[in-house]
Amino acid sequence: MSILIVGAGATGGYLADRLTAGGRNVTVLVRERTQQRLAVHGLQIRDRGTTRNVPVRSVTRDDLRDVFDVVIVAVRSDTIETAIADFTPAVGADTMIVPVGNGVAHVTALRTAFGDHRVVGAAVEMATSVAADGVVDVTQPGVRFTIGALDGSVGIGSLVAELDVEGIDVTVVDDALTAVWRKFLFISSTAVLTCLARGTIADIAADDNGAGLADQVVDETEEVVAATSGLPSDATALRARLRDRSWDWAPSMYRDLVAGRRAEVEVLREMAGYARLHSIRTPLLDAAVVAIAVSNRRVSNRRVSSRPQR
Ligand SMILES: NC(=O)C1=CN([C@@H]2O[C@H](COP(=O)(O)OP(=O)(O)OC[C@H]3O[C@@H](n4cnc5c(N)ncnc54)[C@H](OP(=O)(O)O)[C@@H]3O)[C@@H](O)[C@H]2O)C=CC1
Ligand SMILES: CC(C)(CO)C(=O)C(=O)O
Repeated sequence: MSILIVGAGATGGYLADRLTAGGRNVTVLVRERTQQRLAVHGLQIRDRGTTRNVPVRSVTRDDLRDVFDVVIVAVRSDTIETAIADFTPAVGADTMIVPVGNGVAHVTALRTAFGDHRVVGAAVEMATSVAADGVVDVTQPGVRFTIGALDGSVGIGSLVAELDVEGIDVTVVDDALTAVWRKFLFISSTAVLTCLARGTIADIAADDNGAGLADQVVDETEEVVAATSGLPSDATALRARLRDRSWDWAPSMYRDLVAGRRAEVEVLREMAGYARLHSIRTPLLDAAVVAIAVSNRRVSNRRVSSRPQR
């Protein structure tokens, strides 16, 4: 099967690495600047202290002609519409589209553009970031896909076989949208908590007020998710995990924030938008959105001021 990965950043780059290592037929859709970097270095993956350079086939939107069997969409939510326009030529009658992103809005955008028979519901877990030197840093090796057809006509079996390589674990579920909402609850709660308190789950759990803060954050996100998705509340396991003093972990938004990179605040803005829709008060979520947006503006201003003057 032919696989197109849209975006070769933290998630797309690592997935391309794992699938290429597993002998799959992988192409990445990238912009020109990234294509030039890939031509010189290949994908650069730093994993457990060593960096590997992985040659990978790449295309830009201008030379995308072929239809692919699988399209994995690995872009941030604020770029989903441009990405859809760019990869549309790669989508044929039987193409399976697999979204990697966080939130639910991007899944809706893909379903609207391509139909439920082409889009696979997917909750994807991994821990990778793009460092300042452009290398994909693997914080924790391995990828976990929880996938399911949104419409019975998608042939999930062949996709599962294709994703079955070392380092990728796949679970098929009947109701993939539930998994997507559960992951949205998880990422929102952990991002709000770690970005506000500026520490990992272990750091926060070790503080006398940490568990109380974690509970308040989960109260907010759980209420919004229940009101928006219609799913029953189910955050008991999450509350327990957020009390784990040995879990020295934080989500990608926190890793980006503390490293001075742009963090994907749009995922939290999406959650805050649902809160407003249902008139739910979410002071902690709102505070995290402001804190991350302020940091993002600093990152953009720094970029502008470091550009050479004409
Ligand atoms: N990082 C992680 O550990 C995890 C992240 N996620 C989610 O996955 C999604 C992607 O995140 P992540 O990979 O970290 O983000 P990154 O910013 O690291 O990577 C996104 C990449 O997409 C590229 N891109 C965007 N639009 C296009 C386009 N039209 N054509 C080609 N390339 C494009 C960007 O290229 P350019 O630089 O040229 O703009 C960038 O390299 C997010 O929603 C995130 O929340 C999910 C699980 C774990
Ligand atoms: C769900 C989680 C936390 C890990 O895959 C994630 O998506 C992220 O860190 O962005």
